[in-house]
Amino acid sequence: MSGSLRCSISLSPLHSNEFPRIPVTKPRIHVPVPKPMTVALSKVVSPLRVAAPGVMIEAAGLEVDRVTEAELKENGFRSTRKTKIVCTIGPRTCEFEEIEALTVGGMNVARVNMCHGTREWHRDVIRRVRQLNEEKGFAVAVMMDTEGSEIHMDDLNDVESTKAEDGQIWTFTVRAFDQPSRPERTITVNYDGFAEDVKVGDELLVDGGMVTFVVIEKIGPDVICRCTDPGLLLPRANLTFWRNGSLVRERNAMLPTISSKDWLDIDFGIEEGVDFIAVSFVKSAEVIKTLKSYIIDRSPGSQIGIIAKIESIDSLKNLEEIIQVSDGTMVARGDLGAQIPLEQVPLVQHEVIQLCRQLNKPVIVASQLLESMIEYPIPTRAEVADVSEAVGQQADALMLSSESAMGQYPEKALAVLRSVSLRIEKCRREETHWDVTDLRIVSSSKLDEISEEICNTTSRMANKLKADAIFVYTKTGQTASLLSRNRPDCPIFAFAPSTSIQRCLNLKWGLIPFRLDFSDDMESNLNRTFSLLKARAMMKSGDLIIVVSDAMQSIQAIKVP
Ligand SMILES: Nc1ncnc2c1ncn2[C@@H]1O[C@H](COP(=O)(O)OP(=O)(O)OP(=O)(O)O)[C@@H](O)[C@H]1O
Ligand SMILES: CC(=O)C(=O)O
Ligand SMILES: [K+]
Ligand SMILES: [Mg+2]
Repeated sequence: MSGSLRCSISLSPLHSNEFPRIPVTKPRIHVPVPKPMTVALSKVVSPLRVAAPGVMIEAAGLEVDRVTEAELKENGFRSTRKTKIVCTIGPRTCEFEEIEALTVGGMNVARVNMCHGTREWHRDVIRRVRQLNEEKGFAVAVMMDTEGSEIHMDDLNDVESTKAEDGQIWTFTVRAFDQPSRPERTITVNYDGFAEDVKVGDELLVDGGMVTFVVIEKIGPDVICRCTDPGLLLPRANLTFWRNGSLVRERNAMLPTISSKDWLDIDFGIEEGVDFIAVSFVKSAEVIKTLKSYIIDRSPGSQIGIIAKIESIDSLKNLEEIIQVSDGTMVARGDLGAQIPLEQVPLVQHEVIQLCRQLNKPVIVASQLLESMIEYPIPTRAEVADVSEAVGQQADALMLSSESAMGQYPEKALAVLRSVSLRIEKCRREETHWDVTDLRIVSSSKLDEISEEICNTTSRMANKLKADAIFVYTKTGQTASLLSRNRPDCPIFAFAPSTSIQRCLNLKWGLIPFRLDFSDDMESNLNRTFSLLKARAMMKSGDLIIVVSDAMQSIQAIKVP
């Protein structure tokens, strides 16, 4: 699907400010507008400007993310950004103003990683995101990422890092030490069975090969190793063992995907009302099913979406089944690259993206997209090429990890994702090679199959007629998702009755989610929507809209009166 990208090259800015920024009439709450950020690739894309202090026109019953609204007006309908952005929140970005700056910069989903920090820290972050949403009219979704049961080093007693030199002898052990008594060159490992799993001669890779050791002796719980590739050992670095070129899967293969600590974190996530739970090191579909029924049990009617992280070698055997039962997938290239040969990672990425599209599930491409921007204000050319590839493959979302969690340039990294997305999406629109006949049918009933066909036809029509937008009135989000799956040229305005569905739709390609109470009377829904959007300068007379809904098996093409 990625194909080759042929497009006309223009050296002028991608979008101009031809769309007027109309100030909102009566602000409900007055809040200071953050300064527009400076953008790393400023030669290519101008910074996003949020027009006015945040107001959701909630009184009129229509809410849209203020930043998305600004992007729509600035980029113009057809060329508004389709690829969504997930940012990991860490020490560098956890304050209110920092989260706000990321939101204004285009963050659609905020991710908290339960591997790091305390629950209190995460609670504060989640509540800040929620507060910003409420006070400033954003609709940022929250994703909680579980720790999972991987084998990793301890936290080095708060030392930032420690250097392993070539030829040095280090001991990896499950013994616990108090800081003063910890012997030199000794690392504690979190998994009790690891000494039994390894054999003399095995290679021990830290963080997928940032540092490498070879096992030279085993003495009780201590595994004695010689460093063969020197480097920095970082706190909680992940450990994998290799024998004859393959990952060692002994007892550690039986480690539970969801540990006891993860279950408590999940309870915490449910309590805090997160929108997504991303499950680390998923191996099979079973664990996703178990988690789903656990959530339904604890929180009936919950809308929490379960994202399966593809980062374990075991998940690859069960890919289709896992994707089928999940609400979305993440290609977690960091750990994946420590479990399979690196040259296979791009192939897995491609396969997962294709499968997700076929099965109508959103997919996030994660890790090391702009790794050099942890330290530098501009990315490498290779990183820009990697991001372009993911956008060209039409992944639903891109994710920043360390770049936003602890890097020096989180907002610039975000701006790069935005500008590259816009540029590559423009290329794809110019390609006009679109064909839905490749999509397999995902519906299980005849009625759903009709909806699916309607969505395919709607997208084809919208492209042929060069429509300005597709409107979808959806109670569950399903019809909106089926439209997004077609990756049409114009944006899809998805009107949903609840803010939780609105936030969940934020992860899907090309969807502009609105919260709107609507009735079964389509004519009155449309008239109301048109006048609300026109009042908001988001639409003008003569715009061509293609309309569908969950409830009606029909398609309407309408010129806005
Ligand atoms: N809440 C946090 N507190 C402290 N540091 C954090 C936090 N979240 C992220 N970080 C830092 O940012 C880095 C990158 O974050 P990221 O979420 O990618 O973690 P990771 O350790 O690579 O694990 P994962 O495989 O789950 O992504 C982490 O290694 C950590 O140093
Ligand atoms: C995101 C993540 O968990 C990884 O890349 O390993
Ligand atoms: K994690
Ligand atoms: Mg991982």
